[in-house]
Amino acid sequence: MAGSHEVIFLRASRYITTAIVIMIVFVVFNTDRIKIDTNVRRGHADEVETYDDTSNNMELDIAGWDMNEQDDYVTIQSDEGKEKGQWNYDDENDFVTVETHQEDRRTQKNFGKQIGYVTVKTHQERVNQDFDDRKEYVTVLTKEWAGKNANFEAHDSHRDQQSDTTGFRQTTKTYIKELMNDMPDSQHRRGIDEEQNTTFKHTLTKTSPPISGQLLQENTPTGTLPPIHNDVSLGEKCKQRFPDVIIVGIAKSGTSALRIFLNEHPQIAAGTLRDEPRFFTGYWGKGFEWYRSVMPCSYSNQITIEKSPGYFYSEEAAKRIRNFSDKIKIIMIMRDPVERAVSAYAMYKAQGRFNGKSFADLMYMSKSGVSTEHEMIEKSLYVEHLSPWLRLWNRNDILILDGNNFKRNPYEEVHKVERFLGLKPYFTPDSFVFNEEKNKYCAKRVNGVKCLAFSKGRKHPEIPIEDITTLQRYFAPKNEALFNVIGERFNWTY
Ligand SMILES: Nc1ncnc2c1ncn2[C@@H]1O[C@H](COP(=O)(O)OS(=O)(=O)O)[C@@H](OP(=O)(O)O)[C@H]1O
Repeated sequence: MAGSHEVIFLRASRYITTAIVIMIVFVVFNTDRIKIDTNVRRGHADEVETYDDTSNNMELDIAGWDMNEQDDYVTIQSDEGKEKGQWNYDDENDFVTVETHQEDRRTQKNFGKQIGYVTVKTHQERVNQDFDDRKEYVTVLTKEWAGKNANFEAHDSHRDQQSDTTGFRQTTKTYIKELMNDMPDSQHRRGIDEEQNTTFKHTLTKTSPPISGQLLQENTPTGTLPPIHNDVSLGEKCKQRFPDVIIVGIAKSGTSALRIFLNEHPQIAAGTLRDEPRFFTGYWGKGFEWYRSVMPCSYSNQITIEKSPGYFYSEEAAKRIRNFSDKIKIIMIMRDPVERAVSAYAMYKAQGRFNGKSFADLMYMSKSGVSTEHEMIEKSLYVEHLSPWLRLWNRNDILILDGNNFKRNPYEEVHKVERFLGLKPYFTPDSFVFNEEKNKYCAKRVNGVKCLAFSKGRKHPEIPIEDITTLQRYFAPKNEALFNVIGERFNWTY
């Protein structure tokens, strides 16, 4: 009897072991997991990062999202409002993984259709996503989508109104543009603009915009301010207002970080609905009310700031701004022109532009000497582009910041802005913390830090030293001319 029990036991344990192995194999190989490779991109529409669509397991790079809490997660919802999956934050690797069920996956396929959209919700204590750019993308590439490159275009609906809140949830509508790269840009933008307004209005009635640095309770009455230290605007409803200050450039010099950092100041509303409204250049035809509609909701004790680095290069934009209001103050941030050129080159490379052309190819173009034919060099000609601004503005109404110093010591430069605008000093050296991993300064907040996304501060490619030296020689007299004109010197060394 004992023997037959043993046989039964052995057989049973063999079956159980086999079953366990099969289950493990099933779970490992059939995990119903879609990892979504996303890039929440900042900056220009054509700033394309590389995507990996070779794997069924893709990852969401949330660099810049600052989802610091273990229990942070993002859900994806379909347009019917059904939850499609949960993006669990993996603190270790700065990745979120999207896991969904088979059924959801099928539904997600429909997201690739023009009509679809998803809503990305964060459920963080401190909402702090970087959906604040004019154009940011979440690109989803999965095997199931059979090579389709569906780009989710996200825009900030109200991140800045909700930052630093406790208990708030952020909803950012995310549009999906199938094969968006092939889509004409104008078409692409039209859809977004319409929705953007809708979302914003919705947001204003549904949520209670806080003042930076304030902690709000979830039951704060709609549209009114909670009791705050700065009681000038107590009880006031926020409004979208035209800007008082414009950061007009210089591209690749730290304009995004400057805007994001300044937005931390309680007296500043810089959380524009587009990272770069570009109204006085590309969107002039949209009219002033459009311009106002992309401005942040602000209170009467706040200064509204927008940044559009393309303005710097446009004399027409300078004139339009001047005619629009002679009260607008101008901020420029300038980086060593050689470093700016390398930064632009690094961006082009990341975008896959210029078919692998080298830095020297763009620097010399068809000439033997340095050529300004390519914008990589041309956009570093500060003193030339500065003239219309100095002609149209009183020098005292233009603040020129040192982009190199801003990178090393953001406090010093933002403090200059506080002085320039006559604001109460809010920033201290401790307002910024250097993030070794991201290799850049981030703004400290009540509950964590605010860093820019990975496309800012990307690793620069190695440029042959002789090209750098040639460019430095080329720009040296131009820098001198610039310093003479602006009446201050910057210690620019590459
Ligand atoms: N704190 C902090 N965080 C992130 N980025 C910072 C910061 N300080 C300076 N910078 C530098 O800003 C550079 C990008 O400049 P812009 O934002 O003006 O670029 S853009 O014109 O809007 O594309 C970007 O240039 P690259 O390093 O060449 O990518 C950054 O170095």
